[in-house]
Amino acid sequence: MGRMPHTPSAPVILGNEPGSFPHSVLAERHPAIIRQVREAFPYGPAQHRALDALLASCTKGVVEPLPADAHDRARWTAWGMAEYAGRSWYDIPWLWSESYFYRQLLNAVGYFGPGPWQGIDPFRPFKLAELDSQETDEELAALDALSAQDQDQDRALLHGSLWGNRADLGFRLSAVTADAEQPAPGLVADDSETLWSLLPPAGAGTLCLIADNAGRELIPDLLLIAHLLERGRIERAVLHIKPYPYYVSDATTADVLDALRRLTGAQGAAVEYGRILWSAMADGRLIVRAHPFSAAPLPYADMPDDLRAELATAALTIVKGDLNYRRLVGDRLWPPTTPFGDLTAYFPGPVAALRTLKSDVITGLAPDTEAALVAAEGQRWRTGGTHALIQVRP
Ligand SMILES: O=P(O)(O)OC[C@@]1(O)O[C@H](CO)[C@@H](O)[C@@H]1O
Repeated sequence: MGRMPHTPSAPVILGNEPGSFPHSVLAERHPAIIRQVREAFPYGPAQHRALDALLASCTKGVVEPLPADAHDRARWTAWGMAEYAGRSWYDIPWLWSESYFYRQLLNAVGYFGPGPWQGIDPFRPFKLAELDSQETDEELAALDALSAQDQDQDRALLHGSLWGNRADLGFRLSAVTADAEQPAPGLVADDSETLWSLLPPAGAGTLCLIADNAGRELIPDLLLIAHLLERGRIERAVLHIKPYPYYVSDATTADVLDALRRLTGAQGAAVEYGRILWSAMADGRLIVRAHPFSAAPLPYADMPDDLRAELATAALTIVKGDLNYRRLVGDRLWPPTTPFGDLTAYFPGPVAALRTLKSDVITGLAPDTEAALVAAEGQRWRTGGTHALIQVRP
């Protein structure tokens, strides 16, 4: 499926190896997510039955095609549904199974309607709890103590956005991984100098930020955007969010609005950042985009022409998070030293990945970095969420 003609290839990750991380996501995380969503709302009997059916299907059954009248049937057909329908969730690309699971979960709770549950985000209670948490208060209060030096602020806000990816709600809901609050070790790759060179002072370019999670990740993403606009390193930002709830905590337009209200309703410096963002949305310097491909079960190498053309105009595209990283380099078991630049050569413009490591995919490591990680942790560093990277292809 991946179209990377001039790059080396590696096995696509499937979910069918018992004991592997992808297998545990399908066998344990998805049932746990169904349970939590079921408990979070007073759903009616039809929704409970649909959730039961999804649980049976995703644990023991096969991928069922979307109903003939589903609004997005043609889109999913183009994305591979005919190829995977009738097959076990475990034997097809893991990226595809996971994405389709979320599509089917939304279906089960009536998200796509018609009906009174249309548009009700089944993950919203978890997202709001995170946004309202004391940790968020503390992070916003920390803005008041930021050094006035531009360089210090650049670094603090870039690292805030990076480490905001550390604990996504999928981790918390299923608790299959290490404690996300452990102290943070260093970065396994750090191309931040190249990143800043692409966002020069008095820059007139556009930053595209392909967002990941709502709540405690989206807030620092927005702060970074506000900072770059305010310092004149970019003229305009385009924030790509998901058109519908996805991977538990991925940001939608509603989550952007909740985050903005959280900022403008806070105290101290946070309010000023909120105002910058609010006015940037009003005058078109900050645009929110919900492209259907943002929730596609495919690598970015397969992006459609309109998205390719849009990203081609950006001075830099920042790709946030673990899932987006898997889609950026291809969800494959690359040798960890495979150059990041080779695997992202297809991307239409300069691209940066800001990601904490939460799945097996990894590229662009120096040989001694990989050796040190393996010596210290075996392969746990790949999925534990305690390491991070900043990788850039200019
Ligand atoms: O993209 P994010 O929020 O950083 O992480 C998403 C994630 O939790 O979901 C997948 C497993 O379901 C993994 O790729 C990763 O661990």
